[in-house]
Amino acid sequence: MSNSELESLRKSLDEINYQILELISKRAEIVEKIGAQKQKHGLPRFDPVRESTMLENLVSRNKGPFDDATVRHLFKQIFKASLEMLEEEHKNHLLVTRKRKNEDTVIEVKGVKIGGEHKIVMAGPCTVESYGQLRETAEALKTLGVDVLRAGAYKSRTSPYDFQGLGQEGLEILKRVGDEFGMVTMSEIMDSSELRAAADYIDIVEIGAKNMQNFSLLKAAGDAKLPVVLRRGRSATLEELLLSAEYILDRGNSQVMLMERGIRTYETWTRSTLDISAIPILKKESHLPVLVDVSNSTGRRDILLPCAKASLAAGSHGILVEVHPDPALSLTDAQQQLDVNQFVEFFRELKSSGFLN
Ligand SMILES: O=C(O)C(=O)C[C@]1(C(=O)O)C=C[C@@H](O)C=C1
Repeated sequence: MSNSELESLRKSLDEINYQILELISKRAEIVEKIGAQKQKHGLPRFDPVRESTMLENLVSRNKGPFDDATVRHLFKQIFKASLEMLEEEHKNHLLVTRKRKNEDTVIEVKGVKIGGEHKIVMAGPCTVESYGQLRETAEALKTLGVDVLRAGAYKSRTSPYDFQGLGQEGLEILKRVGDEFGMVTMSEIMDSSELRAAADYIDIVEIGAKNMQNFSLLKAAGDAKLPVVLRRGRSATLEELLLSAEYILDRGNSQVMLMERGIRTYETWTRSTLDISAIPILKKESHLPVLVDVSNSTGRRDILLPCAKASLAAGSHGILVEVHPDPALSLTDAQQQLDVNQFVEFFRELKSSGFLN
């Protein structure tokens, strides 16, 4: 074949390539319109029956030289790319995403700012045990400049025979102590029916890891319009965490903070595995503040400091640390809580080494 013949055949191929490109782009535009209709009517984006019908119709018209399997494969790739385009477009429309809102969400609670350039420390005993216990802890925290007092009233314990928390009485103690020291209060609520009442006692509602996909609770948190800390489930992917947050935003409550609290792996020397990579990924994908519970993820007080430093260095907007006046006497999670002196040292080290502003 002469050079000019080859050139001319290639020219024809180029022309056909451009036509194919134009056609698949036109096709993609129609797929986008179908996607919008599906979204409007709540239909699934993936439709295997429709795909299979199209493939059968195509094969029945196939005159070669490609065999049927190849025709199927080529068109399946087009369907796959179309579906991926629809999924990507859907993701970009989620309220939690940076694509939807580029600037960091900063949540202000009683003058305390969380998110953006601010670095927050949330601290307190794992569980409210008594007024005296909480007051003693809060006084030490406030003296250091910690603004958020966090303590559990309703405890989501794995065993029904473990201490379940003081419930309503615990919330009342938390409010009393919070008011006394002018601190922002935070506690976990497990039941959607308790959410509204909780607003009278706490400033920030925590939704626990075990409840991350309790969709009625998420919807109630959206309706309650209170600031929410949503903890990542122990076996939840980051996408699942963001979709759970979307439930709250979708109900008109954009005051949502995401909390990494460790994930379940094969490791036994820590309580959970602190997923440091979650921090930059969540910050990249979402505008919501990202916090890290260093106590519950590690379950060990001896490694809290390096884990807190790593979390803040990775871009976390803050950390949650458990502090108890006498951890050995604590009714829950004794091995991970710091005593007050240990916390003072921990906090000062984070400040002096520039991890906190
Ligand atoms: O026809 C549809 O329902 C579409 O969404 C379009 C389309 C396609 O590319 O043809 C895309 C994804 C579905 O799995 C099936 C088909």
